[in-house]
Amino acid sequence: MEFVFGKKVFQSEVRKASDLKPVLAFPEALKEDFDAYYMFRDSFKTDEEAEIIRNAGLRYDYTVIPPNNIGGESIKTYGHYHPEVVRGFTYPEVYQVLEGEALFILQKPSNGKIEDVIVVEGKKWDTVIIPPNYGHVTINPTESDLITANWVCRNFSSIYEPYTKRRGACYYYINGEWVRNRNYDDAPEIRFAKPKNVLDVKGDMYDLVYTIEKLEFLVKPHEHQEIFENAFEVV
Ligand SMILES: O=P(O)(O)OC[C@H]1O[C@](O)(CO)[C@@H](O)[C@@H]1O
Repeated sequence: MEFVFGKKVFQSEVRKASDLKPVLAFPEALKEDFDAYYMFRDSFKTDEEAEIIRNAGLRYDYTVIPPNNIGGESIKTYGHYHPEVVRGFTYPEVYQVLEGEALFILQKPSNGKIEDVIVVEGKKWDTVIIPPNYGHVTINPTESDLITANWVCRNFSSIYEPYTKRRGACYYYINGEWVRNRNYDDAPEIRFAKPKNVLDVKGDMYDLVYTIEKLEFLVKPHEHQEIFENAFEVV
């Protein structure tokens, strides 16, 4: 898939449905492979903007998740954690829904258990913060394309192994219902939340490229804790 962004054209990385097998509720239900989602990592509209983004230590990604399901489980991203920036703080991230609707399931591990699970519903233009110490999965629960963008620090690699080990997040979204993943010994009840526009974004958050200091919390989360405290409204 191709993505024309400003003056630039980007080619996608593709995650196939078969790549998701280790984290699916019903891997045996996958009979014929298909493209699960398309990722355009490190996108920019002009070379000047690319330099601003790189100098800030950031990356802007664009992701397209067409509607689908595998055995009734809505199509989703693989799921990953981020490494620590400083002791006690992993790198955060900020998403924006550009088209469609998303469910973001965030989970916070502690001493081998999951201490907190938050499901955030994102609609067009909503910005959703993934706070430090949470892993995340994006789900497309609809019959339409889901397109998201995200800003994230460019200097780390995602950690997939805990999601692989437990076959996904601690809940699956199957036929419109949340179903506990029994590969976790126990998981807390889901806290459902709405995102708050804590960054005061108007329209497309790519435009933050011109006030990129507002994104410093992505590389120094320990200096911006107020952002994470105000990220959601639990409903
Ligand atoms: O790496 P995963 O779990 O397949 O998820 C992909 C998503 O994560 C990102 O890497 C950002 O965390 C995006 O490029 C994409 O939306």
